[in-house]
Amino acid sequence: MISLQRASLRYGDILGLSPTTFELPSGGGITGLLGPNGAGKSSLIQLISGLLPPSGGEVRVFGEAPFRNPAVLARLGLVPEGDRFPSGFRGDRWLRMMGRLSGLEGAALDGAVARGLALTGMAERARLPFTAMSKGMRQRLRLAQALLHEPELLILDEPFNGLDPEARLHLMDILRGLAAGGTRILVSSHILGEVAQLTDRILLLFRGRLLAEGSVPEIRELLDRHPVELRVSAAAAREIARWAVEQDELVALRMEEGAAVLAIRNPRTFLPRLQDAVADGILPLLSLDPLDLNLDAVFQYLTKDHA
Ligand SMILES: Nc1ncnc2c1ncn2[C@@H]1O[C@H](COP(=O)(O)OP(=O)(O)OP(=O)(O)O)[C@@H](O)[C@H]1O
Repeated sequence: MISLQRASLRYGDILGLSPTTFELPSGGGITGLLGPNGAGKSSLIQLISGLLPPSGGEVRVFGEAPFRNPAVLARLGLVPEGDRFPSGFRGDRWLRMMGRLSGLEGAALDGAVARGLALTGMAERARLPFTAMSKGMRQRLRLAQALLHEPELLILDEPFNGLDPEARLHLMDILRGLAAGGTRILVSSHILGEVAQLTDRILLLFRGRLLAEGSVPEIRELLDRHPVELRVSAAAAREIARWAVEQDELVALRMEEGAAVLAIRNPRTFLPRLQDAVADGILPLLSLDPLDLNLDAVFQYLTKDHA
């Protein structure tokens, strides 16, 4: 369905995406595009959704070059990054206007708007003006708009940014439903946990390069090799240190005022054991703060690995 052959994107002197090659098959399913800020996710999305032509190489969507290609764009829905709406509009009227702009009218427009609102759970609330909607509701309305022409491929750029947990879960449910119904979905995020809840496949981008492509467990394994720092504060920090040095995952340890800072690998095996030790009263834990669970640090590590 999507095929890139050494496709790259430049903004003048700035390289948004280095030559990148991958294929995404047809049929329903969700693929996550994971990477920190500036990794090239939006650049890749702009190439696939035909907003920009590649600076080099080739992009094919449904077998054709997507840039300004109505035949491709008619089969593709895009929810771009951001939360911008024309002020003063009611949700349903905006949706109808967008439908008209994409060539729908009459009964086809009515049907498409009703279907889009039903799929996104917005039928009851679409009459509200944007200013009276929560961010999650606005995001679902943007999704309803992208679904008006029943696209086979749906692309969402950082759709969960700024959503509260409930709105995020709701949006995830909608996307899962669409994928199960046969839509191919490409969704970008800078948060691994978010992508992992949603997708079967991940494309990992960093600094404009496709670093890895794999299943969620494969990508997790890559990320697990990166040591994560935790600051553990306790009534008696020395007890934490004494316990920590016996754990296989410990890579480094330093003491701070009232706290031990542990660098550990494989947090998914380490953290449950730490939790048990606290629950059993072995460790007098006061707080636990991840210091560098942000993807940036992990990606720095991965790039070193791949250099
Ligand atoms: N219009 C533009 N003009 C110049 N440079 C750009 C432009 N858009 C993106 N870039 C640069 O291209 C690189 C990739 O950016 P891109 O927006 O694709 O990344 P991203 O992973 O989507 O990050 P973010 O989530 O921050 O948007 C970055 O170095 C960015 O500064």
